[in-house]
Amino acid sequence: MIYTVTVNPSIDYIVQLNELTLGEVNRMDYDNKLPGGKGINVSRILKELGLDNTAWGFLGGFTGEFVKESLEKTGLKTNFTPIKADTRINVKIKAQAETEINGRGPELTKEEIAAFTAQFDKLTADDVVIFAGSLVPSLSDDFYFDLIKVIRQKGAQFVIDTTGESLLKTLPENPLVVKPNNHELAELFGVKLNSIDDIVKYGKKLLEMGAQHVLISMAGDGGLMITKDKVYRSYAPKGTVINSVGAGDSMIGGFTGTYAKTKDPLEAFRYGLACGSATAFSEDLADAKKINEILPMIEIEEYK
Ligand SMILES: Nc1ncnc2c1ncn2[C@@H]1O[C@H](COP(=O)(O)OP(=O)(O)OP(=O)(O)O)[C@@H](O)[C@H]1O
Ligand SMILES: O=P(O)(O)OC[C@@]1(O)O[C@H](CO)[C@@H](O)[C@@H]1O
Repeated sequence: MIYTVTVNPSIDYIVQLNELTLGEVNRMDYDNKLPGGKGINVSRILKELGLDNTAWGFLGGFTGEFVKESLEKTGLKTNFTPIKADTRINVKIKAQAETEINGRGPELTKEEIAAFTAQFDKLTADDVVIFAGSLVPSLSDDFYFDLIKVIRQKGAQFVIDTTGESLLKTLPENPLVVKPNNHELAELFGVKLNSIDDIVKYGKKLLEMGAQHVLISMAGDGGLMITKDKVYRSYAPKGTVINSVGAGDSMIGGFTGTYAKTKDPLEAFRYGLACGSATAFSEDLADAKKINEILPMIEIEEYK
């Protein structure tokens, strides 16, 4: 079974207006509320691909109720730990530019945290756990890392979509895949990356440090995959970008779900790319129809 972990889910409140003027009253042309959070997005993409998975995390209050109901309506399996405090609301403003205002997240009690972590005891070697998204203030920086140790003791696999020191620390535990974007990769090593050669050079370091597969996403410029034997490059298909929020999560979902099913990294990369672009070309996350429409447009070449 694949489990996704979203410790800090959200309602994504999407607001569209022609132009945002700071310091004035702005009127929306359109708004929408969607269940959000990176792990939840991964779960929704896995579901679109017909892959069985369960979403874990913390949900509370009227906002948490909205997220739970919206997900359950789609038939997604969930097992969220209930909390007293309200799940956050993240504001996504689509005006002359895309601006995001993400909440810090609710306080968790010791009992709530203990109830959540107890679930990891039942994992087996057949499971994959995908951690994605920010921590809430009441969780220590080592929260993911401590759970990853439990996962590895059980012989299960894990994927982690995070940045900085929290990512570097997990590499010796051999994540199935890591996917920084090109800017996050530069920040990780405190360098400027001026060419694809530079990106590949630093991407390879993540592999040497323990990652089983490395994806580097580059938004409208496509993506790279670095494996032990080869480096692959794909240019993104052209299309009208409607909402790129969640493109990275979609790529993780497409890659991990397909890899878990086929053990074929190239096929997994193909699905990861298709899911990422399909989301960028959709209002909400991509659905199965959009993903299947984009798949034949994905071209991957070996990068030498
Ligand atoms: N404008 C775009 N056009 C086509 N494909 C895109 C576009 N933006 C993203 N994609 C696809 O989705 C993949 C992931 O996108 P991106 O690099 O923006 O991830 P990210 O930075 O993690 O995104 P986010 O944090 O917004 O989810 C890209 O590698 C690419 O394949
Ligand atoms: O604040 P975090 O946890 O880093 O990111 C949360 C978030 O921006 O990520 C998703 C898109 O990737 C959204 O659904 C959600 O609002």
